[in-house]
Amino acid sequence: MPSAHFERIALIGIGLIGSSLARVIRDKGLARDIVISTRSPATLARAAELGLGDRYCADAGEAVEGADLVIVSVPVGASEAVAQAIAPHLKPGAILTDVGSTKASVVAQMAPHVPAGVHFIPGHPIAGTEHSGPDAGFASLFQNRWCILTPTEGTDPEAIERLAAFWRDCGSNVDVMDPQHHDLVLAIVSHLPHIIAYNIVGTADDLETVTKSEVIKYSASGFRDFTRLAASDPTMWRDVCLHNKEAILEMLARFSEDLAALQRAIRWGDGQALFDLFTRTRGIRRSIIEAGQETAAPDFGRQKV
Ligand SMILES: NC(=O)C1=CN([C@@H]2O[C@H](COP(=O)(O)OP(=O)(O)OC[C@H]3O[C@@H](n4cnc5c(N)ncnc54)[C@H](O)[C@@H]3O)[C@@H](O)[C@H]2O)C=CC1
Ligand SMILES: O=C(O)C(=O)Cc1ccc(O)cc1
Repeated sequence: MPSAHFERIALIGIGLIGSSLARVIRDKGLARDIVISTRSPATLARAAELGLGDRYCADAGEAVEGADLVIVSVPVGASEAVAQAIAPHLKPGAILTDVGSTKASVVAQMAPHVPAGVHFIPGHPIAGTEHSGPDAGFASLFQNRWCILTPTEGTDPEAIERLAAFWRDCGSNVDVMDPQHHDLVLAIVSHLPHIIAYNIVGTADDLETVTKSEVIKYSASGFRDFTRLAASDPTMWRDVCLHNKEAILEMLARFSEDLAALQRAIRWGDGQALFDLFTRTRGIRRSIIEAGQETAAPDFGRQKV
């Protein structure tokens, strides 16, 4: 018996993350009843075809009625619209959470709509792939990954523990931190890498002297890793950039300064500076592997295709 069993879980949004949740909830018996709602009728129909839930509702308000746990898995820019739609229908005592990649903005968008008596505990599983949609999900996505919860002050500790137990049942380790700190940390470890990837692939695509077919033909594995990240969902990443603006700009400013120093070392032939930096960064990679956060290939839970 899992430690966190819910009578009814409502999933709002059934893309990569929502459908991975549906699969792991079913596999591990974390709920008696899974109710699914999403904005697009075609996606809802596909979720039904895949048999991801027990009930499917076009109306998000109807979907959350009677649910003990509601998990919102939509692009972060849609958080307020979803909160508005579901708020009047939430059951007193229910836990409301989300999986968005940014947290301060989600709190600002959703918290004002949450009725008293509902436990609002924002969350973020640090697990994903470049794929999206209900077909992309898989039950082991959250296995051995971290999930960060960012409850606001005064949240019932029992509700936090119940949600933490749910994520542990999904295979994750759980950390708790405040939303602002989450946004700063994720800006450097997740948001910047994606922005850099979008940028380098865009730069390669714009070159006049190197043809597109040469970029494809001769792409080394480093460039290929960037193209994987740069293939991530445009709506999701547009929203991340717009909703973690300050932290991303802060990290981009630091990144640009360090890039200028690197450029200078190359221009002036400062081999020692280059060697020292490359030695230091190799150590980071080794620490990640030692901490068991990475397998031999940099696949970040990549879906087997
Ligand atoms: N893709 C990834 O690797 C990860 C994504 N996240 C976060 O999870 C959330 C969901 O991302 P994915 O599942 O990857 O996206 P996805 O694009 O695969 O799925 C998004 C779902 O939200 C639905 N949706 C969009 N707008 C909506 C609205 N206004 N009302 C109701 N449903 C709406 C779509 O129909 C779709 O079912 C995002 O906030 C993202 O930042 C978190 C961790 C990893
Ligand atoms: O696919 C990858 O490499 C990722 O980095 C997945 C990812 C994307 C967004 C998140 O908020 C968390 C994880």
